[in-house]
Formats: sequence, C-alpha cells, structure tokens
Amino acid sequence: MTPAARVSAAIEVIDAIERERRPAADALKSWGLAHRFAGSGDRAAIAGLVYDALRRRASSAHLMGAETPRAIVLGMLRRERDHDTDAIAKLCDGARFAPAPLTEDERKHLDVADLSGAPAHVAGDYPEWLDPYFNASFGDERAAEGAALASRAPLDLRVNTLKGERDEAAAMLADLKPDATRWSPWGLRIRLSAEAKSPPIHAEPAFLKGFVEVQDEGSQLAALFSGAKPGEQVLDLCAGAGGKTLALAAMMQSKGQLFATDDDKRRLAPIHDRLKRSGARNAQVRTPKSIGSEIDDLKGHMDLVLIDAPCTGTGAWRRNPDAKWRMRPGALEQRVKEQAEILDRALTFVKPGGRIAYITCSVLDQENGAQVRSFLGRHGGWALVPPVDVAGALGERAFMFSKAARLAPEGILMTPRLTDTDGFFVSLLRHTG
Ligand SMILES: C[S@@+](CC[C@H](N)C(=O)[O-])C[C@H]1O[C@@H](n2cnc3c(N)ncnc32)[C@H](O)[C@@H]1O
Repeated sequence: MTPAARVSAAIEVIDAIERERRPAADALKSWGLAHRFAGSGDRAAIAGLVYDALRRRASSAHLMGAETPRAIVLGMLRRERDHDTDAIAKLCDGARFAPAPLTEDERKHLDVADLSGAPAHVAGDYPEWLDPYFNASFGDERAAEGAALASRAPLDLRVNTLKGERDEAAAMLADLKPDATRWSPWGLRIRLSAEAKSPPIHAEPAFLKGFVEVQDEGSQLAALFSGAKPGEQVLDLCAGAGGKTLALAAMMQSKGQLFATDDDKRRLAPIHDRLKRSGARNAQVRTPKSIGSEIDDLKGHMDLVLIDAPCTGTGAWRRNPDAKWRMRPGALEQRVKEQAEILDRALTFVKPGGRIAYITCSVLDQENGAQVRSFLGRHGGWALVPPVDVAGALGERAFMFSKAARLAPEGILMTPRLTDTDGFFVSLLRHTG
C-alpha cells in the first residue's frame, strides 16, 4: 500500500471506531480481515496512524477546527508526525486510494497549527469531564502532563536477575539496541519509531529462556519500592498476569515465600507459565475458589502485602490511547470503592510490624493520596513510610529520582512527564501496632 492509501485506511478505521463505539484493536482487526491484500507492514503502519490519532484526538480536532475522522488524522499528521502542510497535501492528492485533496480551509488550519488558547483538556488530550481531577492532581501543569500521557511509549523490559545480569540480557538482545533504563536497576528500554512494528520480543531466546519480561519501568519501580526481601512472607493480592509477582520473586532471590492471588482466575492464568519461565522457586499461586477463601491461612502472617490495585489506568494511557476516551465517571467511583475494600482486606494478612505496598497505575488523587488518607482515617496503628526513604531503594539514583518524581507524604507519583515512565503511584504503610 502507498503511504497515502494507509492514511485513507486510518481515516476509515477511526470512522468505524467513532460510529460503532468499538475498541481500536477490534476495529483494526475487522479492517484487516476485510482487506486481506494488506501485508503485516501495512497493518502495523495503519495501526500506528490510528493510535497516534487517538492519542491526539482532541488537540488534532482543535487544530483543524473539525471533529471528523479525516480532521483528526490530518491534525495528527501535523502535530504528532511533524508533517508540514505540503507534505500532507502530497499524501492527500485525490489519486486512487488516497484521501481527497486538501480544502482551502484545511490548508489554513494546517498552516497555522495553533493550540494557544486551547483549554487544558484539549491541549492535554484528555476527556473534559476529567479536567477537575487533573487540576486537583497537577494544577497548571495538567495540560503538559496530559500531553506526556498522550505520547508514544517505549518498550521496556525487566531483566530477571534470577537468570542473569542486565549486561548479559542486553547482549542477547543486541540487535534491538536496548539501553539501560534511567532509574530501574533491572530495566532495558527499546525505543520504537512511529512507523516501526513492535519487535516480536516473545520469540527472542532471551525471552523464551526467562532472562527478560515485558514490564514498564514505572511498574518495575513500583515493585522495587515495596522493599520485598529474601526470606520474607509476601502476598501479592492483585497479582493478575503476574508482572509484579515476577519482580518480587527476583527481589526475594527465591528465598522466603511469595503467594500470588487475584479475584479473577482468568487474569491469573498466564502467571503459571511466566513463573515457570522465570525459574522462581518460592512462588505459590492461590487460584480463587468459588466457596471459602484460598488465602485464609495467611492471615496475620505476612511481612508484606502488595496491592497492585484495580484502577482507572490513567497512568497507562500511553499504551492504551483509546481507553481514555471510553472512560466514564462511574468507573472512577467504582474503582475507588474497590480499592478501599481491598485495602481493608489486605491489613488482615499483615503481621505485627509488617507493611502494605499500595500501588496504582493512576495519576488521579482520588485513587492515590486521598485513598491512603482515607485508609489511615479508618484504621489506627498504621504509619506512612516516608517516600524519601522508599525511594532510597534506588541507591545512588535516589536523589535524582526524588527530584524528578512527585514525593508527597502519602506516596510517590511517577508520570511520563516527570520520570519518563508510565504513571504509577506507590505508598508504603507500616503496621505500628
Ligand atoms: C492492575 S491489575 C494487576 C496487574 C498485575 N499485578 C501485574 O503487575 O501484572 C489489578 C488486578 O486486580 C484484580 N482485582 C480486582 N478486584 C480485586 C479484589 N477484590 N481482590 C483481588 N484482586 C482484585 C483484577 O482482577 C486485576 O487483575
């Protein structure tokens, strides 16, 4: 397919997403099935255009003065791909399979490409109803934080120290030119260009042999900040597919006991293969039962309970750009309620002097600082571990990290703009009796 035909296809897919209110991945799949002549390179390039347009949907529409799928894609080419008006006009030449030629009005908007005066939710590309929440979290910085959350994410890998060191894994993946991550001692980062297909990391020997796992640097740091140590009794209460569990197992060097559970057994399913590949020897998966509790015997025995809480996922919008436009206010309320229930349940598993690591991949204070304050209001005998001490887990990098991230009394907030990671919040609470 020509570059112009790919742009036409992206406009068609955005149209299907908007008209049929479908997730982007679904609409792209249907388009691929209906256009079997398109090769994998074409499909990847079209997906790249579609996701970039969704990232910058509000600002692209503002720039073009229109909200049509065509306007959103053209505005994105200007904003995200840095094409000037002439380059866009070349793609839109009206030839067979190419988009129709630019109108005078479109040319004018592309030439001016001005976002000054745009409201924060437009410049920051997030839903308008979230503006008060973004304002509460970021104040005047909210447009810049939103814009960073709308940017493309790199591919981050966590090196499994049960198998080898970071340098060894980097050498195994030399073709992909990974860099060591700035903060995480275990991270490798692969930067992808806009047109590039994601490398098939799951087919790499380094992956198949368990040397690396795919995990955003922010998620790696969230696990690191829990301070899990060899010999401890640790419960990962919302383990899902096991991203944090695997990092905890490596931190514990297979010593002590690590229990992983989740209230949804389907989400937990991939953890078995992942643990096997990792070589971890101290992890037990407790699959939920329909009657009774699978973890009652752990009550009062844990040194650490890690809660990687169900949340709005606002911090992970870089990886899921259409989710932000589908998010509804009811979802925030629901997550806040679930988080409070999980926190209240978690404390029953902690032994005297033990701790809870509360983690979200959200940037909204309701799910983060406010949730922790509310927990402390409901339960006596708990104290916050000062975030500066928590960040101390980074050793010599702790000072710079503490300047980059947002350290509030309740916990540490990372964002793409502050730390160049996904958005994560981590709070460490200690039982004081
Ligand atoms: C953010 S995800 C976990 C991601 C996972 N820890 C990782 O690092 O890959 C949140 C998880 O919480 C689970 N969850 C939701 N409500 C729960 C509850 N009441 N108890 C335990 N797990 C719950 C969800 O099924 C989901 O898998």
